[in-house]
Amino acid sequence: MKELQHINKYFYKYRYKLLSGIIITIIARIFLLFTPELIGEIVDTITKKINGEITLEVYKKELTINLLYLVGAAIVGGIFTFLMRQTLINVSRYVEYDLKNEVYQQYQRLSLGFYKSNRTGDLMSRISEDVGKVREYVGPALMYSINTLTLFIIALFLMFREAPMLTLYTIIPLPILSFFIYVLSKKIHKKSTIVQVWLAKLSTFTQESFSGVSVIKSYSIEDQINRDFDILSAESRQKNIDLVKVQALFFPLMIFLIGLSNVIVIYIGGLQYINGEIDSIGVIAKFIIYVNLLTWPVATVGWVTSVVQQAEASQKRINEFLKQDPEIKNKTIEPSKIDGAIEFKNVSFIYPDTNIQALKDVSFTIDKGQTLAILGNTGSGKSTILDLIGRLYDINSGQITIDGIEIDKLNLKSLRNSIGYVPQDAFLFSDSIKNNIMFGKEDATEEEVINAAKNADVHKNIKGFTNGYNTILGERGITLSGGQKQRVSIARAIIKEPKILLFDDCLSAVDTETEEKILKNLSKLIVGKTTIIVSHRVSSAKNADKIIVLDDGRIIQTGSHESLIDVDGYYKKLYLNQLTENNSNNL
Ligand SMILES: Nc1ncnc2c1ncn2[C@@H]1O[C@H](COP(=O)(O)OP(=O)(O)OP(=O)(O)O)[C@@H](O)[C@H]1O
Repeated sequence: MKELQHINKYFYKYRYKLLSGIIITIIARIFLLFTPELIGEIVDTITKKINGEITLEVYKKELTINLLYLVGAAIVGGIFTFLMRQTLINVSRYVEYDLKNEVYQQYQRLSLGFYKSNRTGDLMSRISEDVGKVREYVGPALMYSINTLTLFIIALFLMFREAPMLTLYTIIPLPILSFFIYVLSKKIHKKSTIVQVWLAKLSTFTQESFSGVSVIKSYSIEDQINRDFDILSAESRQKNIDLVKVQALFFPLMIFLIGLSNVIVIYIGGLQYINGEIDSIGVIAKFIIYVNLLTWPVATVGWVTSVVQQAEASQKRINEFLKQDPEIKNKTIEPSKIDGAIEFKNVSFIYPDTNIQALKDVSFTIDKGQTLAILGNTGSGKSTILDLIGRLYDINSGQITIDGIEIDKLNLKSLRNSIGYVPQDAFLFSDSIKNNIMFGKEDATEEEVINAAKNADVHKNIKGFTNGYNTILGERGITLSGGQKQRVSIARAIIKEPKILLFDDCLSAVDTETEEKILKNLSKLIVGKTTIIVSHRVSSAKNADKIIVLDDGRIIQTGSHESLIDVDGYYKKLYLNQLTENNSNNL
């Protein structure tokens, strides 16, 4: 229960709702317990009539009154049972909502490294299945526990008052039932976890085959995929059958033990009646109802124990994430003013998850408002430089400063707010194009959105869609071409009017003509803004104030376009290659 203590704050938050739920549950159970008493009375009335102890008149009157009481108690009990679920189960839904929000907010707080070291499926299951298991502890388990406790205390009191020995015999099978249900519930839980795992495998496989449908079709491997699916789904079916086998034992076991208790009541009760130890047959009728009323709550003791154990395990998994501190810490609450002069001093960086050294002793400066272009082979560390400026990771050695202040001393939010970042793989949300652009500036006007799109040279494309800027992107919407996506992503960054603009190879999917146009538009927009352009093309870099060339994490060349084409090296070679390529394309 140590891990579940985390939930206590929610119990406190909803204490009034919980308290009323508990009171309502107790009332509901009290009314339920009128039933055996009234049935006992009815049986006794019938016996008296058979024995000729009462007149027909009295018989009818007593029977009618008791039957009316029975209906009345059932109605009131029913209403309170409804209210019981409405309060306690509602509280569990509120707690589930709060806990989901807590976990989600924590996910948002955690750094990129956390996402690299945990699989998406795991993140999803902690926020859905694990939180769901904890909800069962808060709602149904609590409800059934109060239920059982109330029923047990009152019923046992009434039963002992009536016939103590018979009560003892009657309740003998109940702990056995509870124990078996506990063992069974644990087995069911184990098997359903396996079923869940296979279900997850099946859905991941299906999802991937839908996303990669074009690859599957173009390689014509539908049959192979069908076979793989068949194997997975057969295995999943088997796990389900294993589960059903165990589940199928649940009710027979309960029915057997209820039957056993009933036999004991009738046999021992009958003997006691013959011996005159109990006064009436009505007592036996009462006890049969009591046994039936008590069986389900007793069975739930086993079930509740297993639910609490599962909830404890789930909360442990949730707490593991909740206790994690973001690796990237904000060290100042005070907002920082950022102008955009950037300096790298002997920066080295090793990715913590792969131990790959992406940067080795990198030093450069960019003055406020200047443009820097970074070129280099693939994997040479270009994107890493941009990630470090956005403090997605902290460096291992050296120093990165912005406006002369070490980057980790700046307010993290101010730093990131002052950056407009266009990543290599433009990610767009399943939302309208307009909202995707406005993501960079929530309160942007329509005019600002259009201007940003015009500057990213994507306005004409958007206008060409039937729903224009309201066109929905993503799975159920239209699919943009690689170049269009890149340009919407550029519009999203420039609408923010940030002090620092980071373009990570974001013109790779557009033709050189469009590249030219966008660069021309950008040259006006980036005045006064510090800009870094990562590229494989000289055409994107040539107008930059400074160019650096990276190779295997080290800077191998620095200079302007003019100075670099004068010296033999990577840049000149790339320039000449691309010049020849362009000339041959123009032929
Ligand atoms: N998130 C990451 N976790 C671990 N290693 C990484 C990560 N990102 C990049 N790397 C590694 O760091 C090195 C530098 O990668 P980086 O993405 O900075 O190169 P790049 O020059 O931008 O390459 P490209 O031109 O292909 O985009 C590579 O060896 C890469 O495998």
